[in-house]
Order: sequence, then C-alpha cells, then structure tokens
Amino acid sequence: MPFTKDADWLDWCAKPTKPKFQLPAGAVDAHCHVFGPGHLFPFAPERKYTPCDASWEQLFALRDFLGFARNVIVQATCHGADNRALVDALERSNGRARGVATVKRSVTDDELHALHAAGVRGVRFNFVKRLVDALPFDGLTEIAERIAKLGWHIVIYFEADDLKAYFKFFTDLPTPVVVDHMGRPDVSKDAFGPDFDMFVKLLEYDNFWCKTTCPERLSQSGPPYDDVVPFARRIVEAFPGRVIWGTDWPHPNLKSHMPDDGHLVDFIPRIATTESLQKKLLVTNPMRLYWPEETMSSRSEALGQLKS
Ligand SMILES: O=C(O)/C=C(\CC(=O)C(=O)O)C(=O)O
Repeated sequence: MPFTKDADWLDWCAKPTKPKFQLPAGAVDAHCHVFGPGHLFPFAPERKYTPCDASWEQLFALRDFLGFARNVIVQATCHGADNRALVDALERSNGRARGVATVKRSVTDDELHALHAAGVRGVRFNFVKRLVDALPFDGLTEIAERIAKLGWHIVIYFEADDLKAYFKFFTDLPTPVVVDHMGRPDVSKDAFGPDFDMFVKLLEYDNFWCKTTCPERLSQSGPPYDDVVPFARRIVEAFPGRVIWGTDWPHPNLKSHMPDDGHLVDFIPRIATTESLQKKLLVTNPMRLYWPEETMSSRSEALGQLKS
C-alpha cells in the first residue's frame, strides 16, 4: 500500500541556494533523517505523522551540494523502532554516515551488534508528546545501561517546559547525552533568563552535549531567524567542546515555512563567530562523538598503547 503524506505536509526545498559560508573541510551534518521511501521501508503503524519520502540518494546529494563530508542520520518517530531505512542509508554511505537508532526494551544483543556494525553509535529517547506515546522510564534505564557497554550515547528530544520534570532522569543517564535542538527553548523569552539558565545548568554536567540546531523550528520571527541567534550563541560560546550542528533535513512537521538548506548553512557563522568555534562545532566535536577512532586523541592513545 503506498503511503499518502499528511494533507498539511510541507516537502523539503528541492532547489536550495548555494551557501555563501564555506564549510570547513570534513564538516559533519550531525542531525538529519531519511524517510522511507515508504514502498521499500514502510512507516510505522504507531507513527504520529506520515511524511513525504526523503531517500538516502537525496540526502547524500544535499550533503555534496552544501559541502558537508559526512552525515549523522537520526531515526525519526515515523519509522518507530524499525531501523531498516536508517541501516540501508548507513550501508550505502561508504562509511560517510553514522546513525542514531530507536530501540525497544526487547531488542536483542545480536540486533544491537548488527546496528553497531552498520554504523549506529547512539539511541534516541524522544519525549515530545505530539510525537510519541508516553515512555516507560524503567525500560529506558535498562536500554541505557545496555548501550553504555557498546560505547554509544543517548540523544534526548524534549520540550523546554518538561525539562524540570525530567532533569533528574536525564542527569542520571550513564552515557554521554546529546540534546536535540537546544531543548526547544521559547525564543520569545530572554536567552539569559531563568528558563534557558536551567537548560545551561543541564549542559554543565560534562557528559552533556548540545545540538545548536533548528533555528527554522524554534524561530517565532521566521527567516533569517534573528530571534534564535542569542540562544545558540550562548551555548556555542559556553560549551565550545560539546556542541554539534545539523540541517535537520528533510525538516519534518514544519507548518509555517520550509527552510532553504543553503540559508541554514549561512546561519552557522552567526552562532559560531570564529573559525576556531566553527571547526569545533562542525568537525572536531562530531568526529569525537561519531568517528572517535579517527580522532587525534584516539590515534595517540593507540600509539601509546603500542609503545607501552
Ligand atoms: O526532526 C526533528 O528532529 C524534529 C521533529 C521530528 C522528530 O524528531 C521525529 O519524528 O522523530 C519534530 O520536532 O517534529
């Protein structure tokens, strides 16, 4: 059965602008998705939305057009815990993509090892109520303990209003934790006010990382997303070693407008204002999380081990 996308679904921008900002060599688009195609990889029965298709070919064409070297593909809720579309994309990437999967408590060790072999390095816990049914915390704790042993991390997605209630659960997690879209702040508030201060407190735990992503999702003023700049800049400048960035292509569930992905890349120098911050945000930090075996520190550790 072919899928029919939601009536109010906005498709991704087919002809993005070439960005003016030249990405540093080796830049990683560290948050993007693939959807289906539905006839090959059906959307999950429990999904809360039905998107348009967005294939690995289209994602990798965008990667090359914008000037990224690699992708981190994040399982979206429309595929539930069926990671086949994600794994297929990872396997077709020639090692240039890694992934973040969604798994159920019933996942077997063999399934986790197969995901690892395909390039998965994290699991996503999604707490956004419009996207998922309520999550059992003891199940998540069990998954967290199992994936910690694989050296994976946990990606969390939640709304700012829920942070207080989840703070202890989050800070008890035993792995590195990466927060999607800056914890979805209300950008009509003060970037240095009490609400965003609480989010900054979360990032003070040194196992926490942040995606300074989605100006198009958070903005209330629309392009060029001036209202998001102070929030993202605050985070990039306070935690330069634990921030990453991604396009969020193909931008699920946007209702007001569809961003031009070239313009999103041009947003980066407004939040990471020096070459050094840009390189950390786009290259060094995502490489440490997703391709640690290629980073300098792992190479020197390996050399040290050979010498000793
Ligand atoms: O693209 C994103 O990260 C944000 C999403 C979709 C999502 O997370 C999902 O379906 O899993 C959203 O806010 O609707």
